[in-house]
Amino acid sequence: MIPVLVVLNAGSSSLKFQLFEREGDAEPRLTCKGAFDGLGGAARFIARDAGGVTLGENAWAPEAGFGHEEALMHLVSWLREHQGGRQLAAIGHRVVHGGEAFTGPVLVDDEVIRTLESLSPLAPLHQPHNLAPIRIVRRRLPSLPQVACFDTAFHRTQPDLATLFALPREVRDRGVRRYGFHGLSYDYIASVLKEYDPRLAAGRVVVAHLGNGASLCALRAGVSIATTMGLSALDGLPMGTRCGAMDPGAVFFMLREMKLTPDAAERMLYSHSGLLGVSGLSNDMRVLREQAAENPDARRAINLFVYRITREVGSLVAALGGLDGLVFTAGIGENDAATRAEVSARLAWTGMTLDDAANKAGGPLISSGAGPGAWVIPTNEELVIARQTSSVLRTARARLAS
Ligand SMILES: Nc1ncnc2c1ncn2[C@@H]1O[C@H](COP(=O)(O)OP(=O)(O)O)[C@@H](O)[C@H]1O
Ligand SMILES: CC(=O)OP(=O)(O)O
Ligand SMILES: [Mg+2]
Repeated sequence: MIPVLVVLNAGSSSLKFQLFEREGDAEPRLTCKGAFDGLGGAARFIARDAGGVTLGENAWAPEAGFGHEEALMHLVSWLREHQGGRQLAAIGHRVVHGGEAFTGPVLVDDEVIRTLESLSPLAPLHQPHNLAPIRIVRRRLPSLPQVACFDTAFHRTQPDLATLFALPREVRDRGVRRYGFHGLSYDYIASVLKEYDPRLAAGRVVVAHLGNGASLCALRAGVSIATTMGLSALDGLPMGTRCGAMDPGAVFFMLREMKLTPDAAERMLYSHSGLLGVSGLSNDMRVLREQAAENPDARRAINLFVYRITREVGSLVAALGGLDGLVFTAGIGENDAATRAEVSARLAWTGMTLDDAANKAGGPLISSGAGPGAWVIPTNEELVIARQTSSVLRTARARLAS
């Protein structure tokens, strides 16, 4: 029987999955991907093979009460039915916050779950949803190995100064420091740089992960030395619905003068700010681009996004002591040529020259000339989770055998 790994990326109303075959030490091979969405309401399921051919589809009426637990059990029985000759070896999960306890992927047990639950307040948009399927599998299929793979872990290589807030020791001792996120994405990009240009793999690179969540990472020889997100996934760039870096004094103003409760202020900063908050229209860059010519608020939201990206790139270039390449990735970075062009124009001072035709065509190399290269590289967080899950299983098995 061929062992397969299931990779899960759980959101509030969706559960994305990918299946990888794993043979020995070889790179895990994608065989199937799909998603449940509308969980808790009008839920849908779709699974496709690696070539995009539909393998299965289902829909449930809202009255069916089809939620995360039903979705997971549906997936397991669907796998048993449709993936004959394969054996479910483990589930690898994306978990955004590993805190100080976890600097690499870990085999889940009850103690691990408890520690990860204690980090939920630091990533309220993500962590509770990431943990829900872990708990369900632990209860319903206790012998199935589960591996938690963290967004924070890739940034463990940051020097002490890059992680430090200028706060008194009693706060720092509670783990209040900069961690950084999107590490599964940066890990993937770092792992493929050499295939694009060996000088990038050895050099000073800023990676711009611009999705609904957005951050930048400074890579020196493929290792994270600084990043724009901090303790939580609110810091750094403005995002789809999150505010990004701002004066902490503004939070006190909202609490005292505007009489917002802490929960209401948190909701405002996580869910009603960023592109959505500034445009008053949408968190989706596609919608903003469509409206930008007529709607000055949509234009302003895009302008702020681009301006903040270029300011933060400048900060990371200072941390790196120079720039050899800039990589765009994730939903906006991979698909929005206009954002790439606007960011590159503001970075002309680095010597980077955009190649308009290559940019419109989607790259991978979108610059010309002798300055730093600009690149578009599609990310693959799921493959990194499959690699890490595979490696944790191998280590666990070797330990058992010795
Ligand atoms: N063709 C496109 N043009 C411009 N922006 C796009 C396009 N496709 C997706 N996006 C942007 O990418 C975002 C989703 O990015 P993604 O990396 O999938 O985010 P997440 O994983 O955080 O949900 C969308 O909200 C939208 O702003
Ligand atoms: C950590 C984070 O912001 O993740 P996402 O971009 O998936 O929201
Ligand atoms: Mg994402």
